[in-house]
Amino acid sequence: MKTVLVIEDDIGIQKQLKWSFPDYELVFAQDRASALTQLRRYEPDVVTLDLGLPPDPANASEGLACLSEILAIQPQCKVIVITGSTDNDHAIKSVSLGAYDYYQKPIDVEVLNIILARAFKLSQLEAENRALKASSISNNDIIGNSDAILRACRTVEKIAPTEITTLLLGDSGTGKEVFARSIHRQSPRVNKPFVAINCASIPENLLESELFGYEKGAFTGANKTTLGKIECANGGTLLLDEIGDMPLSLQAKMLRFLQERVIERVGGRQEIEVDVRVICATHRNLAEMVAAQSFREDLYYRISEITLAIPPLRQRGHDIIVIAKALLSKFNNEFGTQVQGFSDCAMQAMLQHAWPGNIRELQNKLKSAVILADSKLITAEDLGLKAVDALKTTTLRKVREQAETQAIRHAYTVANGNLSKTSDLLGITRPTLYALIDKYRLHDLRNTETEN
Ligand SMILES: Nc1ncnc2c1ncn2[C@@H]1O[C@H](COP(=O)(O)OP(=O)(O)OP(=O)(O)O)[C@@H](O)[C@H]1O
Repeated sequence: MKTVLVIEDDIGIQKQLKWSFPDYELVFAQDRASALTQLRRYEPDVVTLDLGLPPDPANASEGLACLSEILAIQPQCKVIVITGSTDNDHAIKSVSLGAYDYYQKPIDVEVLNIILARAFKLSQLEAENRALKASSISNNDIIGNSDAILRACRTVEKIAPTEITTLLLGDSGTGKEVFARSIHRQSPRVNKPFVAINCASIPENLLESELFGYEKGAFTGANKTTLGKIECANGGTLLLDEIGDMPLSLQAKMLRFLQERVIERVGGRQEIEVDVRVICATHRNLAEMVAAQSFREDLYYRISEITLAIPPLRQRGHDIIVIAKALLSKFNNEFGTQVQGFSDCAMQAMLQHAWPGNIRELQNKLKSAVILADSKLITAEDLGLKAVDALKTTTLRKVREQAETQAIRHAYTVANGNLSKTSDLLGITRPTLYALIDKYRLHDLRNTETEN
């Protein structure tokens, strides 16, 4: 049954509503403090809020403050404001603060029923939309659902439509190029070229002509005018991978290109305008390099208008398994093998390995494991990893115990040692809190309880 939190200090109206809406579970609160407690406890999608709450029932100040706090705790909540006054100002103020709708007393059950149904419908649509968005994020080639990756994907969504120069930071093999492609694919430049150049893999004396191109006769062997990577990316996106390895001698020329969007080919005298979005990536600590004067400070600030840190694989939790499964099916296709999955032991070993080489290391280990596997399931040995005793894994009960203990201690600190407030913050009753304190032997909380 759908829950509606009714914040109303008039017991008569509370009763009227209780009998009028048998299809909903109604929970009540009569002032701001109890409203917030009920909100935490029931997490309702829809709330009705009488603006005239004690201690200031004749005005809307308490109701409006309550509205702001509700939306701060649960921003997606649909709050229907109920006002006693015929003055529209309060209603307008409420909507501008984020209320979903407003309604003037006296209460007409039929009308309020329609408003409630609409609020639930919208809330449901928004929830579906959020779920869809989350799945479309994991639909691209950045595989993974961990918080760290979803956060990074959301940043990509925001920066992709802009022209901002982005610096991708992350250890080797974390997927910096994959992220750069994702920015390009979600940008208006999607139908134009994406060109990547690895500044570390090209000898210093060739890098300039690779990037800027050269005119015929510019040097021995320059038999024809050749476009550089920057010009090839015209209209699209250029990834300067391992920018930290760009020689100092070339950094000044690069800075000029980034500032003025013009280039000169090697051996040429003509300025050529280019329209290129630039993304840079490195595993190096550029700030330290700036301090050591091995990277130009002005270039550093020019390329890092926004910085996106790609988390290492070991910080992506269960994504390791998700990516491993996706890669397994890819390699099965590639090698015509029919390996079905991983033994429990292999999964434990993968979760516990530190993956210094990140996804590239995972790819390499899997590739050889798919080829070497003797059975339908890949073992830890096939992956070249140390077998871990599957029984030593943390049980769900232990995880829950740790999480609950941590949440209780946190709330207790925020509540200044007051157990009533602690239970309110946690959205549980005081007896439930006492039971948890006993269960997890947190007796120090009871011994140091404060009164206020
Ligand atoms: N989230 C992901 N899911 C699946 N495969 C991925 C993911 N991220 C990266 N990869 C794969 O991992 C490999 C390494 O990724 P990528 O080359 O983008 O890393 P990188 O950080 O640019 O590495 P380097 O710093 O060494 O250039 C690529 O083959 C890429 O396809």
